[in-house]
Amino acid sequence: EGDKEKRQWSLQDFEIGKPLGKGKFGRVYLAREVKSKYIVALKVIFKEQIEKYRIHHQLKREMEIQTSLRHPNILRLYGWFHDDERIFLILEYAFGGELYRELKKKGYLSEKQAATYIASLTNALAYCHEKDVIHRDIKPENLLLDHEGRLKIADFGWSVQSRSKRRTMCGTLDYLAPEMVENKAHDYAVDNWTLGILCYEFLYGAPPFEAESQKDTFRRIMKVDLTFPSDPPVSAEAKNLISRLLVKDSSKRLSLQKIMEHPWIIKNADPMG
Ligand SMILES: COc1ccc(C(=O)Nc2ccccc2)cc1NC(=O)CCSc1ncnc(N)c1Br
Repeated sequence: EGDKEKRQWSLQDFEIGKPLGKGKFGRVYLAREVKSKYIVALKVIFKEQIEKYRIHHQLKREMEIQTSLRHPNILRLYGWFHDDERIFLILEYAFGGELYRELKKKGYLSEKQAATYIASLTNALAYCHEKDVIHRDIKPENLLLDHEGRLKIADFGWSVQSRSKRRTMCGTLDYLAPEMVENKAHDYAVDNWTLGILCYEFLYGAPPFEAESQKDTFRRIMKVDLTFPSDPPVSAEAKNLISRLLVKDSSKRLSLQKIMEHPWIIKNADPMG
């Protein structure tokens, strides 16, 4: 395992399999390292894309961050290599695929499953924050499952080292905290807000501030217009946790430590993640 990251890799070392999906800036393929028959996910990023968006330094920084992250709920980046026009990321392959599909298939998750995912995410985020990394893009499509159904945070397309003032508005607003929607300086507490969004979505099958238009979603986020449908029935403890994360004042959101000690998590989360 150790030497695996150090050696120089090239495309010849891999047999390329089926496409796994389109991530940011590139496609991802199932691949097998020829000698060891080790299965990985190979992400192909086109250099002209990196140059065009001038995020060469960001990708470099990102790769340094990534290779230093070691946590059971964070997808591994084993290494990378490049040829003239492409950069290849050698990623851990999550055999369970995207958590999003499981959520869509089931509609919504049991309180035990939801609490287990939230506990895994909280653990992974506490680890990232220790390393001064804010993920900032935790949404269901960036969450993968391993062969045992364990959660893996994947796409770190926009993780940054410590604070950052700017974020490019891409994709849905549903997961953005008020301070991000207002494009204010923000800090780690954005992840706590996102945990509240995800907990709600795991239990009800849709994010809490969903609306017809982005403008209405924006308004609902800024108002923290949080309502709990009567169906599916959800425990008072779960609603309590969500209500203590979806708080506009980021300094008043439940800390990661307090989430781990919350009665709903203690009662429902599977300690084996
Ligand atoms: C640690 O995982 C990453 C780390 C970094 C980046 C990345 O692109 N960074 C980046 C790209 C451009 C500019 C700046 C940053 C992306 C990922 N991960 C991914 O893209 C997930 C690929 S999908 C997949 N992966 C494994 N098993 C599956 N079953 C699937 Br489906």
